[in-house]
Amino acid sequence: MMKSLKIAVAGLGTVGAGLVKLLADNAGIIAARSGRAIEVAAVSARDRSKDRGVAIPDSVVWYEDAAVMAAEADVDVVVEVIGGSDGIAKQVVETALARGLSVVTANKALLAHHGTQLAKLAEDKGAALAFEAAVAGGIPIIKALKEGLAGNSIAQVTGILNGTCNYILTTMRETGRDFADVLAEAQALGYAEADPSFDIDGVDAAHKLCILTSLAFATPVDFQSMHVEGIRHISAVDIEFAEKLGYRIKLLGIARKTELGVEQRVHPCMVPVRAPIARVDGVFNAVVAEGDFVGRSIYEGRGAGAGPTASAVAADLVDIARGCRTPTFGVPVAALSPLPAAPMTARQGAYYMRLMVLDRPGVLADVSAALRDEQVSVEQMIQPGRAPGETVPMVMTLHDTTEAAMERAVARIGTLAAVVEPPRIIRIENL
Ligand SMILES: NC(=O)c1ccc[n+]([C@@H]2O[C@H](COP(=O)([O-])OP(=O)(O)OC[C@H]3O[C@@H](n4cnc5c(N)ncnc54)[C@H](O)[C@@H]3O)[C@@H](O)[C@H]2O)c1
Ligand SMILES: N[C@@H](CCO)C(=O)O
Ligand code: NA
Repeated sequence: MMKSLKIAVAGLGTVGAGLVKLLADNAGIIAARSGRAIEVAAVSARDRSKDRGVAIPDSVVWYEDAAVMAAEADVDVVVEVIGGSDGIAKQVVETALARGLSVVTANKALLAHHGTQLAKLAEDKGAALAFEAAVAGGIPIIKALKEGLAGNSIAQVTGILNGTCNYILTTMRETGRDFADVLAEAQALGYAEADPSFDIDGVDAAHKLCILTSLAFATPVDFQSMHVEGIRHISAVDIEFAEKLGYRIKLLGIARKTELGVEQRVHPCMVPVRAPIARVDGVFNAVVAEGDFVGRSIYEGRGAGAGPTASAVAADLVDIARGCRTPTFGVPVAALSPLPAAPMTARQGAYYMRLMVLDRPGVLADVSAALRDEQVSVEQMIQPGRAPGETVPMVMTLHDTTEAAMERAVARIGTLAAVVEPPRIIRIENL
């Protein structure tokens, strides 16, 4: 057998400790598949005495400073599982690549912000930069886009890319519990990011979508152009109406090529209950990719947690151990070509709108007039109950229109005296 592949692990949190456990538990099969053993030779974490539930052999060299480890450790690969788009994580990755060491990272924030520049550095140094764990955790979606679908022109990639949000939305629907209560539970289960606003405000999903866009369309990562909304405003009332109308609410990331350029958007969506993605529940992630020859293909699995993430990191390590190399974003960096960002106002599709209105004559007529003036056509309307003079919900679904027309109509509706809360809009995606 060839000499072992020596790795240094920067960060021993959920992912790092999970990786150390996986490499120990599955050492035999991994060595057989790689043609060589994968050996943890160095680690760096902040607290050496902490019990992480995994044994670190005495032969492993400990570094107080992960950057020093990246600069000095006698290894072939540095695994960066600290996190953060800048600071120490970036320093570790740059230092390792500059030495010509390959890097495996789970860090989507780093890649969304600096992916192209890091890919260039890796390419110049002949090193691999691999990140299967960074997008949809254990689902091998990076490999699917780079290798399995390599013969296709990709038209669209859509995904449930944040397990925390999917868990929250699923649990809210199943139990009727509050958003905050369910979020606390997701954090306790280890799904949430260190900063939970990254999960619930859609930023984590956007980081992941940005990477998928680059792979799907051979463009440089472009995080700044993304439209990003989270799930803070989704209420139990909307979840209930969605059910009544035959939809489920999901936080989706959508990357699509249009005549105007590339759409990259993350926001809550209503998807028909019969769509496969509507039934991906709890902490599970899913990605739907549409290629011109393959058609639609769907990938589902666990997007977070120690086991699934370690599984993805290990797959990248096996590739490196085997000597398999693919360009970081599917094509050499020089072949990544920017495409214009399609403006969000050009989005075409159907909409759900919930208003809280005073129950009095003429309100529906005023709302309808605002929609009519923007050529927005009503598909369904629900106004449950009757409470003269009191506040009641008025819910509509609207036929395909543009985001721009919808924005204008909603702005006018929001100014009506009988509309007592800002209108709530959820885009309907017919997947
Ligand atoms: N947890 C998941 O399910 C999951 C899934 C996919 C991707 N990721 C990504 O993986 C990365 C790690 O996530 P995690 O959940 O394991 O985080 P974590 O907070 O559990 O672990 C991070 C580790 O890095 C260590 N660390 C921080 N600063 C350090 C420094 N200066 N030097 C050395 N170590 C340092 C911390 O002590 C901790 O052990 C992040 O980029 C995250 O986005 C996590
Ligand atoms: N916080 C992320 C972890 C995986 O990247 C999630 O909930 O999906
Ligand atoms: Na993955």
